[in-house]
Amino acid sequence: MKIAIAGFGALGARLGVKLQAAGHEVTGIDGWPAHIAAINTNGLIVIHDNQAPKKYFVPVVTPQEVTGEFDLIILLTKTPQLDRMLTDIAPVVTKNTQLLVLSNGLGNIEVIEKHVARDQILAGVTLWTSTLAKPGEIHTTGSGSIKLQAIGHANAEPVVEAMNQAGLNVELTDDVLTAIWHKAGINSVLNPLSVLLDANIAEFGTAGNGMDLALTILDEIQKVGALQGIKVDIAAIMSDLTNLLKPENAGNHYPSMYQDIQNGKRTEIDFLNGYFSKIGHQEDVPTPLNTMITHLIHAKEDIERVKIAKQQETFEI
Ligand SMILES: NC(=O)C1=CN([C@@H]2O[C@H](COP(=O)(O)OP(=O)(O)OC[C@H]3O[C@@H](n4cnc5c(N)ncnc54)[C@H](OP(=O)(O)O)[C@@H]3O)[C@@H](O)[C@H]2O)C=CC1
Ligand SMILES: CC(C)(CO)C(=O)C(=O)O
Repeated sequence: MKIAIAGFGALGARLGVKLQAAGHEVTGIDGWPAHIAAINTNGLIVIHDNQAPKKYFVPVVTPQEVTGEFDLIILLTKTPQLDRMLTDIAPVVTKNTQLLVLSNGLGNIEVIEKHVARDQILAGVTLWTSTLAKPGEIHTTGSGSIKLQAIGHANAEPVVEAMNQAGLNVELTDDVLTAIWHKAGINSVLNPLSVLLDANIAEFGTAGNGMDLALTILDEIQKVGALQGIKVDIAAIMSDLTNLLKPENAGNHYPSMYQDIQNGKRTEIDFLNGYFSKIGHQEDVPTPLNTMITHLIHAKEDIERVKIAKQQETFEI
C-alpha cells in the first residue's frame, strides 16, 4: 500500500518505520527542517528500550514538496495542527485517498470533514507510544494497539490488514466515538498529571493517591459524556490505565504532553480536560478538577516557554 504519514514526529515515525518494514511504500510529511534533514541525510535513528540504535531510511518531505497519490494518509499531527496540515497537503489528497486520524483529543473528525468527504475518513485511537529525542531520533518502549472505524461507508478492512502486516495490533470497532472518549479519558489523567507530577507513566502509578485523582477526573468526564449521549466506562478506563503502567506496555513512556512542555510547545489540553471543562460550564455540570488541571497546564506552558526563550537569549549572547 502507498502510505503517507502526515506529521512524521514521535509517533508518526514509529508507525512509519514499522509499515515500511512490512513492505509498504511509506513517505513522511513533516515541517521541521532539522528533523527532515537529519532523516534524509543519516536515516531515522530508533532506540527501542535502550537497546542499540537502528537506522531506517524513510523519505520525508514538507507538505509543500509532497507529490504523487496515496492509498492512505495517516494523520499524526498534534490536534491543534491538524487543520493546517490538511490544508497544506490538499493537492495530494484525491477522491481515492483514505485519511486515518490517530491523534489524541476530541474534535478531529469534525476538522477533517471540512476537507474531505465522510466516506474517505477513518478515525481511530492508539496506545502505541514514542518520544522524539532530537531531530532524526526517536526513543520507543513497549508495545501498543490501534482501534479504528470508517466514519462513512468506506471499507476499512484493507487498511486494517495492511497495518496488521506491520504488527500494529489493529482491530475494527463499531463505535469509534466511544473509543475516542475512552482514550481522551486516559489522556486526561496521564498526560497532565505526568507534567504536573514530573513523572513517567510507571512513576505516576507509584503515587499513593494517583488512582483517586484519576477517578475524580473520570467521574467528571463521565457526567459530561452522559449529557452528550456517550457512555464513559470508568472501570474499563481504570483497567487500561493499570495496564499502561507496566513497562512492557507504556510504563517507561513520558506522555506526549510532557514532551510538548519540555519542548516549549502549546499542548493538547484544550482538546482533553479543557474540552470537558468547557462543556461542563456550558451545561452546568461541575468539572472543578478538569478546570483546575486545564488552568495549571496553561500556566506551565507559559512558564516553560518563557524559560526556554530566556535560555535561547543567553545562548545567543
Ligand atoms: N507520542 C506518543 O507517544 C503518542 C502520541 N499520541 C498522539 O499522536 C499525535 C502526534 O503526537 P506526537 O507524534 O507525539 O507529536 P510530534 O509533535 O512529535 O509530531 C507531530 C509532527 O507533525 C509536524 N507537523 C504538525 N503540523 C504540521 C504542518 N502543518 N506542516 C508540517 N509539519 C507539521 C510537527 O512539526 P513541528 O514540530 O514543526 O510542528 C511534528 O514533527 C498527538 O495527537 C498525540 O497526542 C498518541 C499516543 C501516543
Ligand atoms: C501513551 C499515552 C496514552 C500516554 O498518556 C498517550 O496517548 C500519549 O503519550 O499522549
